[in-house]
Amino acid sequence: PWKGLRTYISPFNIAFSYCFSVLTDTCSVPVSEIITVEETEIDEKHYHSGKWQKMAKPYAFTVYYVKRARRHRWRCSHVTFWCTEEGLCNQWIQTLKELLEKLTCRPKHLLVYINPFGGKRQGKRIYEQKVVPLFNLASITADVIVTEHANHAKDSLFEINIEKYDGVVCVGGDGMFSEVLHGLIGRTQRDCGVDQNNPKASLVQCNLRIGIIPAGSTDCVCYATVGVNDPVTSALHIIIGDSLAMDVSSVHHNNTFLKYSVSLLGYGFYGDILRDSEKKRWMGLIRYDLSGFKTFLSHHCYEGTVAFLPAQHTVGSPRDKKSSFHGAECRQKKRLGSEEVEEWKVIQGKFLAINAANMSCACPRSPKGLSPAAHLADGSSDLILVRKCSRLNFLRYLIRHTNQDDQFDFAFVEVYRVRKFQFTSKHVDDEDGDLKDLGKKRFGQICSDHPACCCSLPNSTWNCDGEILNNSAIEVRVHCQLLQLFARGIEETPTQEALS
Ligand SMILES: CCCCCCCCCCCCC/C=C/[C@@H](O)[C@H](COP(=O)(O)O)NC(=O)CCCCC
Ligand SMILES: Nc1ncnc2c1ncn2[C@@H]1O[C@H](COP(=O)(O)OP(=O)(O)O)[C@@H](O)[C@H]1O
Ligand SMILES: [Ca+2]
Repeated sequence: PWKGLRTYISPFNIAFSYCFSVLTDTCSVPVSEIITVEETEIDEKHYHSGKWQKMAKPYAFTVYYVKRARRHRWRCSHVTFWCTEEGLCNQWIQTLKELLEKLTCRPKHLLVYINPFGGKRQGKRIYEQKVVPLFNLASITADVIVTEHANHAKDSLFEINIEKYDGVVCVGGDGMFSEVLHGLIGRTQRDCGVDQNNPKASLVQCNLRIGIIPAGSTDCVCYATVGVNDPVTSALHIIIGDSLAMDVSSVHHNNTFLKYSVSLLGYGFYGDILRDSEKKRWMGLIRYDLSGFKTFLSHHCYEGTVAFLPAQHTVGSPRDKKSSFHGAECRQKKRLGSEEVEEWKVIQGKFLAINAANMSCACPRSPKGLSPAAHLADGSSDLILVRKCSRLNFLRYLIRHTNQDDQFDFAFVEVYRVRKFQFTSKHVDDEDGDLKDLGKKRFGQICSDHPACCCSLPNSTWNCDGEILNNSAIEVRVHCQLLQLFARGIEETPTQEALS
């Protein structure tokens, strides 16, 4: 009994496989990717035109669903089904709505934080114009807080009644996401009586998922977990209730909690870029290019000791050719147990960069990331040590972040998959995180052993997901799957047919 502009809907598919087929387009949409179903009013003009004239008054409903577009983008598409029997039409609407009701993973009420100053300062506009219409369509309600200062989102998560929400959404960049995750993890630990200052404490997993609407400068967490920085795609992942578990690293200094990290924890090159770029925030996105160029030219290396505990429990290695961020499963060879003998490895040297990547750290600047095979949710981090080398070699290393060549295939680059690590600079911090010798800090210190080695600054700072840490000596531990995102990892690219 069904006629459509280009469509026919088979009741058998609904009944038996929970999916419907638009047969003329040979396209199949799982119910889990239907956004909503609405009764459709047929306007008189449409009804009296063309082929519908011959039909009795038609009844119709419209199915809104997720459609895959190019480069991991998702779009909201719709198809309208028509028939002449009102009862049958209502039955279809009812049945589809009941199926959607059963999808309990979908959020109904969200808490949204918008950083109005992130990235190109478009957070509010992006949320209102691109996200709100989709949330309305999906009947998702939201309490929206536009932040008024740094740490507003984090602090409010310690006070707000979070139980009434099905998730927290942040509109901004990696710094904004970092704030929200600190609020959420911190709140969860406080409520469960866990002391974050204890580096050995077992942290409690957070119940609420976080959604990221990218509106920042790098948006690495969004890019590496969704495959693209696109607000509409992210909103659709939130609406259909996707879940992706993520490891979180805790960073301590002298038994004091400093920060959590989910993407890049970088000392040396990336720490220096961040420190310099924060002064240029007014420049917007270009600040990272300028600071990147300046930091590259300065070519500082830093002397210190890295001690790490190799991850023996994980499957795969950082040198694997295939990127492993497609799936979200926890890839552990064996469960972490107290009986496992801890064998720390110690490496001393002069480093241009020390990077710990909990995930690939893919972003538009580096589409496969700092560690393409890093796994999001296996309880490990990829520790990359870039030793002192010539500028030319360092440039060759950086260029490999932007192409398909192996960035670890250099004699001066080492990579280890680790569960924990510690770093101590040769120039130790004092209790306040300042250098003991303030004179050295202010005017720099030329390395007496090697005057030409560019060790003009004794210490760098850590870039922790885009936030500066003031202590160079840190102790890092990866907590397996501490957090959940509204995402699903990067899907295999669909065929051209599937996209058409
Ligand atoms: C010859 C050209 C070589 C260029 C190599 C570029 C390699 C870039 C890799 C970038 C990895 C970025 C990891 C993510 C960091 C973000 O957390 C952080 C904050 O993001 P946001 O809050 O959204 O601003 N971004 C950075 O630290 C910027 C690094 C920029 C490096 C040029
Ligand atoms: N209203 C606000 N005013 C000033 N800073 C803010 C505000 N809201 C959030 N922040 C801070 O801005 C920093 C950068 O935010 P982010 O959204 O990551 O933008 P970007 O990607 O451009 O760095 C974060 O450290 C966050 O704590
Ligand atoms: Ca990991």
